[in-house]
Amino acid sequence: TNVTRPSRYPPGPKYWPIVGNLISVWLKLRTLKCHHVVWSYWLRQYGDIIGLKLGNVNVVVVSGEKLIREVLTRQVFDGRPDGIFYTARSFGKKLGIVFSDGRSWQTLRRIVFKYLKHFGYNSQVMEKIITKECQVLVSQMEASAGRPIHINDMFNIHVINMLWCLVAGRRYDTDDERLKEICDLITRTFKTADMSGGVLNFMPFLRHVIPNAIGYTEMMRIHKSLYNFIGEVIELHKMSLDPKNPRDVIDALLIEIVECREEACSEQELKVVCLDLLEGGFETVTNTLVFMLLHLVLKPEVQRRVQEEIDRVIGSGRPPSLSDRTGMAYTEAVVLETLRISSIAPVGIPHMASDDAELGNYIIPKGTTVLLALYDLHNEKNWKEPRVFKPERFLNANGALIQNDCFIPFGLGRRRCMGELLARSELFLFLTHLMQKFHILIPEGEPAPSPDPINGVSLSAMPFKAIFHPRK
Ligand code: HEM
Repeated sequence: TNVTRPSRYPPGPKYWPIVGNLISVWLKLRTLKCHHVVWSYWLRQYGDIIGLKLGNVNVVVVSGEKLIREVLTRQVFDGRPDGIFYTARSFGKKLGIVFSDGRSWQTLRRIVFKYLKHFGYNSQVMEKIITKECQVLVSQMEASAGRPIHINDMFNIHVINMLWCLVAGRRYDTDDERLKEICDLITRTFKTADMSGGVLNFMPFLRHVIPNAIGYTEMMRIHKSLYNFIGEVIELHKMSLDPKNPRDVIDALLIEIVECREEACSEQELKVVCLDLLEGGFETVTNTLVFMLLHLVLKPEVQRRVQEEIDRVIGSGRPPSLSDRTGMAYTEAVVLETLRISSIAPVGIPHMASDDAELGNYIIPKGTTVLLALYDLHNEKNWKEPRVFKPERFLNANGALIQNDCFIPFGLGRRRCMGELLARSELFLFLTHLMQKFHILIPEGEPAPSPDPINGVSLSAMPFKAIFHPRK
């Protein structure tokens, strides 16, 4: 006997006591591979909002531009879910920025953003930091020119460095073993579940019964290592802290804590903020960069057009800079098209209804997890040939960039991504630095890489290799 759906809860597949829809999700995943594809399948079947029960948690998936914008702009949906998948990484509590909510989230988000800006976020300091990493990467690629390179981890340390310079005031060498391990650990946590949190989240008692099988043991072990690393960095900061001269975001937050503003930030909270920024700023950007290279090797004519623009606007005598963006609409369009077609945050980050709320014709009960079908929005009928990589779709007849209302890769509203400007600057500068110097090719005898994603908290590309061939 399945459980009756309360009236006005959004429609969806029928659910069973205790497990809810978990078994149907699992069965569908066997053929559809990724959670966002399962949600899209049911959205086609049941309408623009689907209502699920995963374990005993209400989860709704919202699709379409209008409803997604509505969720992102109404305060009642600003919450984050309470599930153990989200709190296990932050000492069992709602701490930090990404998975916390309410007043403490608001205050902390404001403070952290203030200090990120103070230490260079979205300024020339940030541009210098990114440019340095691009140049190091280009010389590495020059050294291994002509040989096949594993693309999937080639950006790792550079991307961490760009963030860590602002947060912790330092960069690491590209062969730093400790940092390589940190990158691998973050990549692994992102593959242990999807954004809805998986079985651990919906049947939390299982962590006492089969902790290995549901990934709980691995997740806790990885977070312990990540917190060891972050803890060491914070200790080093404490030892050399000068309260009058903070050097970076960690220094500034340490001073904030000492100045008895305990309610705004505790040391545990500082650790979670560091983890939020590391995880949020690393996996998203590297996955997008890898997908960007994948589409470039599949489409040599796109490389040629980016190179033409570089030769015209920048030439070969100086490194690209962010101010070149105004004259390089096609190159910008390549970045946007990558964010669209690969949508590495396929359902955004889950929101939660902090009260009963009406949405469309339905009631979303208090405590419901709300997922946004962003991948679907970026790849459905509003786009012509959505599965074809076509940067021109972001350009008008005069070759200028155009806005598309169905394109929200960083979210919007009070929860919008805090790293959008950093991410977009990184994507533009890596693309232009690489295309200024190289043609990127599929190695002879290797198959063309598949653009199909690997499932996870954020989507990633399957492993592939490419050759960097210096331009004459
Ligand atoms: C291609 C790169 C990126 C993409 C596609 C992306 C996308 C997103 C999305 C969709 C959200 C959720 C918005 C919502 O809850 O509705 C988000 C939140 C967030 N992002 Fe990003 N992001 C990227 C890079 C970054 C970077 C580089 C940072 C580093 C500073 C960052 C930090 C954050 C934080 C802290 C939040 C949580 C904000 C909050 O909950 O208040 N992201 N991002």
